[in-house]
Order: sequence, then C-alpha cells, then structure tokens
Amino acid sequence: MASCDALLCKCPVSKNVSPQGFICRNSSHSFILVEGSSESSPSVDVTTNDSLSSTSCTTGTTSNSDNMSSLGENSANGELRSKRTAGYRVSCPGENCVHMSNFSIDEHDVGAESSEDSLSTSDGIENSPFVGFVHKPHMAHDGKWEAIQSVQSKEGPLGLHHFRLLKRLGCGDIGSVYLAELKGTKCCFAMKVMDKESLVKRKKLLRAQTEREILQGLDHPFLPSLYTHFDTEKFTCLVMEFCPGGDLHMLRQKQLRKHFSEPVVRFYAAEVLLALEYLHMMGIIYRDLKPENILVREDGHIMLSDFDLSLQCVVRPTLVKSASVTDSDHTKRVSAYCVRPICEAACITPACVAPVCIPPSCLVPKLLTSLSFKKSRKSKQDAGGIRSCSLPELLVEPTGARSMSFVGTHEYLAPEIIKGEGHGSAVDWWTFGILLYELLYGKTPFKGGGNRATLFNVVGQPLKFPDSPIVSHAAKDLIEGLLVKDPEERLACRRGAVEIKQHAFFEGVNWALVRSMAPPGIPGPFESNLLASRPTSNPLSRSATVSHVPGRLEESIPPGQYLEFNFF
Ligand SMILES: Nc1ncnc2c1ncn2[C@@H]1O[C@H](COP(=O)(O)OP(=O)(O)OP(=O)(O)O)[C@@H](O)[C@H]1O
Repeated sequence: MASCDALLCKCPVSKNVSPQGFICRNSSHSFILVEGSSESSPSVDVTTNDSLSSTSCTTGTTSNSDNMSSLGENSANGELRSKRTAGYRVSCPGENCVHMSNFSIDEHDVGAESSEDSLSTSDGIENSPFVGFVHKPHMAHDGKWEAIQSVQSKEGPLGLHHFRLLKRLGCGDIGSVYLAELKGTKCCFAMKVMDKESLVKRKKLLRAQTEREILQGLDHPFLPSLYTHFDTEKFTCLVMEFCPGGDLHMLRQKQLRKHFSEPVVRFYAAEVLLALEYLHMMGIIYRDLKPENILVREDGHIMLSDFDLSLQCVVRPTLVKSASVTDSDHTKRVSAYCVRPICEAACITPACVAPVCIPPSCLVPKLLTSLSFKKSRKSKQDAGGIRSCSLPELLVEPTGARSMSFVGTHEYLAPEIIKGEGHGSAVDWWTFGILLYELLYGKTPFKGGGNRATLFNVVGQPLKFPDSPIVSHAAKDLIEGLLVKDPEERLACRRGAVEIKQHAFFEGVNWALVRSMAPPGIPGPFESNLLASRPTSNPLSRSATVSHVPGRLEESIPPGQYLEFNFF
C-alpha cells in the first residue's frame, strides 16, 4: 500500500514538445504519445547488439515489416541477440499514436534517431557552478556526498581531472563503467563514461539522457545514487555509487548448485520489489530487470542498475480502496481518503520540465471504476491472502502507460512486448516472476534453443516447474501469478506491488524494515576482492563486454597503476 507520505507524484505539466513531437497533452491532463520518427514507413526498426563486433559497440539496424519480426526474424547478423544483453529495441512507426488516459510517456527511446539531441543543453545546468549537483535527502549523511561537495566547493564543478580511474568494471551498450577514486579522498565511485560522438553516431544520445534524468531523480536505498555528472568535450560522465559485491548473476553462478536458497531469494526479491515499487511511483517502468542488473552493495543490500532502457511516464495516484471498505467493495467512497500535497518536493522529478507545484487537480484521487475490476483475479489474490484493511489504499503505478518499444532481454521479455501489443508497468512484474524463477531454479522458464525459440516459448508455452530443486508451494504460486501471459490478469496489475507484498511467499517480511534486515552475504573489502582479482570483463556475465570508448582506455589496469586523464 502506498502511504500518503510515500507518494511521489509527477507534475502533469506538459513536457516541452520536442522537434520530433513526442508528447502532446490534451485538455484533461491526458497525454498522447506521438512517436518521434518523422518517417512514415511502416517498417519496424530493430536495433540489436548482435551486430556488435568484438571490439566495438557499433550497433546494427535492420527493418522488418511486422511486429512478429521480434520473434527472431533474422537481423543482418542472423539473430536479434545472442546473449542476455539488453539494449535492442523495436520502434513501431506504423503505430505511432498511443492514447493514454492518465499518463504521459516520455519515451526517449522513441525517436532517438534524432541527430540533434544533446546531452548537455536540455536543462541548462552544465554551465552552473552546481553542475551535476542533485539533492538526495536520504543520503544526507553519506561521506561520499560530503567529499564530493567539499571538493566542489573548493574547486568548482567537478571534471574528469578530479578522479583517478582505477579499473574498468564493465561495459554496457552505451558506455563503460570504471571504478574511480575522487582524488585527495579515499572515496570510490562507479563512473559511467560515454563517448558523446559514439552516442550521436549510434543514435543513443537520448537513451543516455534518459538514464541520467532518471538517475538524477532517484533517492532510494536500493537504487543508485547519482553523486554528480559532468561533460567533457568528448565524454559524458555519470558518477554513481560503486557496488563491490558484483551482480546476482555472478553470485548465482558461484552457488554450489547455481541457485539460491529460498530465504536468500526472499531477501533479494523483497529489496527488488521495493525498488520497483518506488520506480513505479516515480513513473518509471524499469523494463530491464535481470540478475545482471542487480548489484550487491558494500553492505550486502542490493542496488538496481542500468536505466537506459527504462520508460518515463507520469503517474497519478488512484484510489483503489477507500478507508472503510473491504476488498469486495473497492469502489464505494472516496471521501475517507486524503492525499497530502507534496508539491514542494514533487517537481524535482525528471519528468517535470517546468519547476512548478503540482496543481491541486492532480492530487484528486481517481477512483477506479468497477470496469477496472471486471476481470478480477480473485484466485491468485486469494492465494496471497489479501487482508481486509481499514486504511485507504492507493495505486501509484503507471499501469495505464503504454509503450510500443521492443526492449529487454530475450529470456526476460514479457509476452506483450514480444507480441508488440503495447506494454505498461506489468512488464516489470513479469520480469520479477522470471527473476524469482531463475534465482530459485538456476535457469529461466522459457529458454529455448535460440532466441527465436525462447520468444515463441514465452508467448506460447505454459509455465512448468522442474522437480528439483524442491521449491515451496508459496514460491511457485507467486511465480505463477506473475507469469500470467495476459498482463491484465497478472498479479499486481491492479494494485501494484502491494499485491506481491501480501503474498504468502513474503509472509513475515517487515516491509518497513527491509533495509535493516541482515543480508545473506557481505562482500569483502573491494581492494582485494575487486581490484586484484575481478576481471575487467566478467566471463560469467551474459552482458556485452565491448567498449564504447574505443581505443582510449586500457582493458585492464594492473593493481597500483592508474588510468590518468590524459588518456582522454
Ligand atoms: N555502480 C556500479 N558498481 C559496480 N559495478 C557497476 C556499477 N554500475 C555498473 N557496473 C558494472 O559495469 C557494467 C556495465 O554497466 P552498464 O550499466 O553500463 O551496462 P549493462 O548493465 O551491461 O547494460 P546496458 O548494455 O543495457 O547498458 C555492469 O555489467 C556492471 O558489472
């Protein structure tokens, strides 16, 4: 349940309509997504990492004539993707107008083909002395903030010369991530370095901008803190919290039987769930949940990473249950419900372009109509033991948002994405189900012989559970609820994360205190753990391991030696 205090609602102010015309707003705060592509071609653009060469991150593009091309019709290179690497997408210029009732979609992916997009001018803050500064209330006492601010106050805006790059941690579709020390301090950060020219050439500038905007707006214990960001002539850099514990994919591979025990899964899944819930409240559909993107912090808690495929929309709080009604009486009264105005804080979110307060009208909760409950999922919800509760219940989820993009990782793609039906926040609950399955069983449920087979399995094959390892009925029931192929019948599609939190699998979890729970493991000191032994490219990872900073940075830096900035 989203409490009034927890609410973070985005201003329903219209975003600047870009030259590509992404978003129009109608008179009743409803938004129409108009895809940015000016081309009227009905073709489907498929951008895939499969065309990456082993040494560069150049991306190939191919066209197909229908959405089912996503089921593995060959790209120029044979398959859409050969690995579990996120980053390919299909935009559908032929279906370029999606009407939404409550939400606006700021689909930066859409129309990312614009060559005039610019990372450095959208908010005009690059010229400010507080370049990259972001206010993060929950991090107020973090020493790293203090270190950054102290250097900034003495030396002005931070730049690459303030950091010493120690090691390349990995490489994604739009940039390389380095372990970076703030000079003169003992503070280490993860610095994502993206080559601006390469972003422009590969039409990824808007993806990079989306990621930065999302990161700037986040302030949650299980999501990355963006300490600062800056641009140089050649590079755009994000300075984030560094996670020394690796990712859950790597950790799972290290387990004796390549899967986690149920209590361990419960711990990690609970934290992921809270992070997703927060993202949805912020109007962000994550779209790339997989073990590779769940990093383990120094304290053993998790951090979701990689937001370049995420979708930004605007959410409006919706009352799904007023204060005095029972579950069977969802739609009775709105009077018992109050929304505390949060306008002072709310407009710092990235989707808000104009820094104005939320007009009162957007705080008026909309009662879900009985229509919304027509297809009630009583069986699965009952299995979760939904409690009758006298408190009002709010839905702050972008459940109505719809995107036509084809993004994600084959084994984790939701059926509605594959079928090109348009998708909303329910895709994150699907991927949450796949994640639970993989962490518990050591494999994903629909994996086929190739990517095409996998996609067909996702759409057409029923969910099956292996006999071993033995997994509890509650866990299987939760997975079944999440892996319902029809997104409208999927667990959490109506009441959001609360439906999952109340499921028997999470019985006993004190949701308010999850961040104080003892983690299953704590990474060793990263000097030895990471600097000395961790390979630059994790051989266990299914992520791309190619660089976006061609020829500029060393593959690996011997311990004790540093990459100095004259490399740039
Ligand atoms: N905060 C961090 N702390 C430690 N390692 C990180 C951090 N962020 C990223 N990494 C490492 O850097 C690698 C690259 O991350 P990045 O987010 O750029 O790309 P990715 O996860 O491979 O996905 P994509 O291709 O979609 O961008 C990750 O695989 C991870 O191993």
